Amino acid sequence: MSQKVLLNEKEVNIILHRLACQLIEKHNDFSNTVLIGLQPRGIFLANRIAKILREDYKVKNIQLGLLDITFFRDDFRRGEKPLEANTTVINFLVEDKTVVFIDDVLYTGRSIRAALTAIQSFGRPNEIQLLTLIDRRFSRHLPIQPDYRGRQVDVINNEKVKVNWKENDGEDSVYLINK
Ligand SMILES: O=P(O)(O)OC[C@H]1O[C@H](OP(=O)(O)OP(=O)(O)O)[C@H](O)[C@@H]1O
Ligand SMILES: O=c1cc[nH]c(=O)[nH]1
Repeated sequence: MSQKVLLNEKEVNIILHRLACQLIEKHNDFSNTVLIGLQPRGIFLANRIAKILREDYKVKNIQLGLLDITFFRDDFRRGEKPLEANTTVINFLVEDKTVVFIDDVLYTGRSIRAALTAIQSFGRPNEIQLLTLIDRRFSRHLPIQPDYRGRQVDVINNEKVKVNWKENDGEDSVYLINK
């Protein structure tokens, strides 16, 4: 196995601030917008973006939820092991709101497709947008694209992008792993 650094801590930090600023440009004071981090790994990115918005840009109305998509995936019956769901926490209404899904990597688009189904149980948003740190180019199985992207990368099929977060993995970084 070999691995190559795609983004280091400083680069991740710059991108997170840019993404936060792009959100502010589009969503003003966030009175009509909610953020939803996708379980399991999108929640680290979602927490970071929310923290930057609150602490660095003094946005007061940030509503952040966590959405589990385990049983909404199109492959959920195909695994050999019993599935373990993660927590969903959405303590606000999504009805008529602009929902911004946040995930670390966009690859085939199947996780986002599952999230689009899962969120329906909570109401009917006015609009749903997608923010992703890494957009794997040319690898979509579904017509799903990000509205906000940190970095677009070309990755061949036997390679994987791994996003690390200080609070979970010991460092902020993005690696390209060749298995
Ligand atoms: O666009 P997709 O093809 O759905 O891939 C993107 C998803 O993959 C990763 O999750 P995870 O590692 O749980 O999924 P994986 O096992 O499919 O890599 C990542 O956190 C995204 O949620
Ligand atoms: O490269 C990839 C593809 C899907 N999910 C990841 O986390 N990385």
